[in-house]
Amino acid sequence: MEIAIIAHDGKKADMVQFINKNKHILEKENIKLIATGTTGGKVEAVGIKVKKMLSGPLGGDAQIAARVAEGKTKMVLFFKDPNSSHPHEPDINMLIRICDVHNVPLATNEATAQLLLLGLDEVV
Ligand SMILES: O=C(CO)COP(=O)(O)O
Repeated sequence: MEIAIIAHDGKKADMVQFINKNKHILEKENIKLIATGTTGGKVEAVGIKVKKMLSGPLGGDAQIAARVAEGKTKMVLFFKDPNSSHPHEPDINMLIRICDVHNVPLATNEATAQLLLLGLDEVV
């Protein structure tokens, strides 16, 4: 199962903590991680395998949205920073819409991401 992880700069430290806390789930054999570029670099630094897309502002969110639309990415954990603005806001909104269109679980904050992963741990 392919899961996408994305974190805005203001949430990257929280994302790294989250990844460390959930390493035992994320390292399961049938889970494949993808991430936007800079986020992916941080995930790799923790020692977890991840496929890196482009950085968010360069189209990484759009690439992930395409994978959701194609049925490849089955869950999106998005550590969104609601207190900063982003030049690629249209891409971010597009990703959120595409998840809704395809009924793909999308977390936009850490608490939801945690619940999704715990739910997943029950079934994988
Ligand atoms: O901007 C992002 C998501 O909208 C994240 O991109 P990076 O992981 O490359 O910082």
